[in-house]
Amino acid sequence: MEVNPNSNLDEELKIDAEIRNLWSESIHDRGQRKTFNKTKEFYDFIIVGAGTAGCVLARELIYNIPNINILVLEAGPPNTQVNDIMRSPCGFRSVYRTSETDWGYSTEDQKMPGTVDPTKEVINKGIPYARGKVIGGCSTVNAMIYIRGQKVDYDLWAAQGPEYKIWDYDHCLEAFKAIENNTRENPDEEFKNYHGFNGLLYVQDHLDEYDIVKDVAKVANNLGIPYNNDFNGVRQNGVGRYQHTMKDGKRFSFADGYLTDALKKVETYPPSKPFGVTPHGIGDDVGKYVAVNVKSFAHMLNILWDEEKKDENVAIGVKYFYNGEIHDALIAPKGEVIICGGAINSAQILMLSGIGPKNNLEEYNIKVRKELPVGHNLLDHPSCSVTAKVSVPNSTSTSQLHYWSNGFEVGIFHKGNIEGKIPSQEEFLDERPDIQSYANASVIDPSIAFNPSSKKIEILSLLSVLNLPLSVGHLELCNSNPFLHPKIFLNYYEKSEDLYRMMSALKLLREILKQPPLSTVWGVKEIGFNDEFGKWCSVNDMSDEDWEQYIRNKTYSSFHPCGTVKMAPESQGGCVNHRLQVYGTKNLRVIDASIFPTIPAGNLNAPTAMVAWKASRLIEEDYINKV
Ligand SMILES: Cc1cc2nc3c(=O)[nH]c(=O)nc-3n(C[C@H](O)[C@H](O)[C@H](O)COP(=O)(O)OP(=O)(O)OC[C@H]3O[C@@H](n4cnc5c(N)ncnc54)[C@H](O)[C@@H]3O)c2cc1C
Repeated sequence: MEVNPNSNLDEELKIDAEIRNLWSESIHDRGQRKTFNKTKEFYDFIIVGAGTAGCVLARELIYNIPNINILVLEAGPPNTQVNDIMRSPCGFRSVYRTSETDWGYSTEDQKMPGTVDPTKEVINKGIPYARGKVIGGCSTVNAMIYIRGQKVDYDLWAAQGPEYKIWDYDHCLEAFKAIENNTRENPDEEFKNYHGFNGLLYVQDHLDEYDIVKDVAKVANNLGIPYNNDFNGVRQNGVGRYQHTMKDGKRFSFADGYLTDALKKVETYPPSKPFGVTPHGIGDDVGKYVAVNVKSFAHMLNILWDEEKKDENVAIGVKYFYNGEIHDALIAPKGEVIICGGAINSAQILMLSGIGPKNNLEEYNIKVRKELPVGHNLLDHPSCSVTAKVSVPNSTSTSQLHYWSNGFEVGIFHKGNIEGKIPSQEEFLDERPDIQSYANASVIDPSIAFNPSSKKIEILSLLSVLNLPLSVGHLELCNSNPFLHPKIFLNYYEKSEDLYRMMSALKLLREILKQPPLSTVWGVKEIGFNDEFGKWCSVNDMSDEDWEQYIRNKTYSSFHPCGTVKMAPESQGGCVNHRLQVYGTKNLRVIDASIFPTIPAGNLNAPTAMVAWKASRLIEEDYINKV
C-alpha cells in the first residue's frame, strides 16, 4: 500500500497539532509531554486492543496464515506490570478499580418513570464502569468465572439469516472447546462432550469454598434447586460450583494463554512472498523477527482512510499515540485493520473515524463516512445483592482471607418470576434460566463493613444478576477528543419485566439467608442494609415500591457491556455483517464483545474469546481468497 506522496503536508501537520493539544488537555501529569515526531510502519494486520479478543486473534492469525506480521496496539501497560496481587484470586477487588489498569468510566444518572408506580419519577444513579486497560484487557482484571451462556443464545444469533448459520451453538461449541484447557480431575463422559482439554486457556475447578458458602448451596438445594456440576454443560439451571480461568489457583488471562504464545512465533525475512510487499523495516538481509509486534501504552486515535477512494471507505491503517509521538501504521496489500477495543472503546473508535449515528457525529464536526447505529444496543447484566450480618466470628473473609477465593465460588441459575414473587419450583427447573446468583462471603458491602461504627461486622452477601435483560442502553460521543470518555446510558430496568425479575431473585436470596443452617449454625439473623444516613434497615417487610427503590439504589454492573457494534443485517440495525466486516467499508472488522447481537446468559469472557477464535478462521479464508 503506497502512501499518497501528494498528501497535503500542511494539513497533516495541522491535524497532528490538534491531536497533541487534545492529549495535553486530557492528561493531568504535564510531565508526560514530550517532543513529537511522526513515523510510518506497514503490517499485514493491525489489531487495536490486546484484550480478550485481541490476544486470541493475534495468536490464531499468526499461526494459521503463513508469512504475515501483525501489530497489536494496547493503550494500557504491558504484562510485566501484572503483579502477584492481580494474579491472586483474593486480590480481584483491589485490581479492577486500579487507575493504572482501568479506563475509569462512569455511567450517566438517568431519570425514568417508576415501574411499580409509573406516576412517580425514579433515578438510576450513575455507577463506576470498570474496563481493563492493560495487556489482556478485562481478562486481566475480571472475576475469572468461566461461563459460556446457553445453547439458545447462539442459535438466536444464527437465526438472523442463512449466512449466520456459522454462529449457531454447534459451531460455537467447536470454538469453545478449541480454546479451553479444562483441568477437571476425572471428568465424566458428558463433561468431556462439552469441554476442551488441549486449548491455551486454563480452566479449573475451585480449590475450596468458605464453609458458610457451602451451606448456602445446601440451603438452595433443600429449597428445590437441583445440583448442577457443570453450568457449561447440558443444562445451566441449578446450584453448583463455578469453574474459573485459573491455573494452579492463580489468574490465567488471555495474555498469558494466547498473546504469550503469539509472541513465540518467529519468522524469517524476506519470507516466500516477493521482497518489498510487506516492508518489515529490518533491511535487505535475511533475518529473523518476532512476527507479532505488541506495543503497550499505544493509544489508537482513529482509522486512516484511502482518500483517493473516498466513496469506498477503504481503511489503510491507523493513527496512534505512542511514547509521546504520533505514528501512522499502514496495512500491506490484503491486510486489514481489526478493532478489538471492547464494547465501549470500539464503538468510540468507529465514531471518531466517521462511522456512526449522523447526528451525534455532526454535533462534534466529525465527517460522516458511513451512517450506522454504532453505540446503540448497549447490553449489560445488572446486579444487585442482599446482605446479612453473620454473628458467628471468623466465618467469612472479613476475618479470614484465603488467597484462593475471589469471592465467587458457588452459583445458582434459575428463572426469575415476572410478578416479582419468589420463584416457583417450575422456575427452578426451567432450562432457560435468566437469573444468575453468587454466594459471596467475601464481598464487603461498603455500606456496612466500611461504616466506622461497624468495623467488626462479618457479612454474607448474596448477589443476583439479570442475565437476559430486556432493557437496552446506548452510548454517545460528547466530544471529538480520543482521550476523553463517551457518555454511557445503561437504561437499567427501563422495561418493567427486568425490575420484577430482579425483585423475585432478591426475595429468593432473602429466603435462603433465613434458612437453617445459615440462621442457626452461622447466626444469620439480620438481613438488610445501611441507608444513606448509616441507619440499619431490614429487608424483611418491604413493599414492592420499597424493593424498587432498593434495587435502583443498590444496582451495580457485572461489567458485561456488549452489543454496541451489532452483528446483524444492516436493515436490522446491524453495524457488522456475519463475517464481522463493518458495513460500507473495506479492510475493516470489529471483533470483540461489541458485536454480540444479543447478550449471552452468563459472563462474557469465554463468549468473546469464542467470537475471536471463529473470526480468525473467517479472516484466514478471506485472506487466502483475496487476489
Ligand atoms: C471487573 C470485571 C469483572 C468481570 N468478571 C468476569 C468474569 O468473572 N467472567 C467473565 O467471563 N467475564 C467477566 N468480565 C467480562 C469480560 O472479562 C469481558 O466481557 C471481556 O474480557 C471483554 O473482552 P473484549 O475483548 O471485548 O474487551 P477487553 O478485554 O476490554 O479488551 C479491549 C482492549 O482494548 C484496549 N483498547 C481500547 N481502546 C483502545 C485504543 N484506543 N487504543 C489501544 N488500545 C485500546 C483496552 O485497553 C483493552 O485492553 C468482567 C469484566 C470486568 C471489568
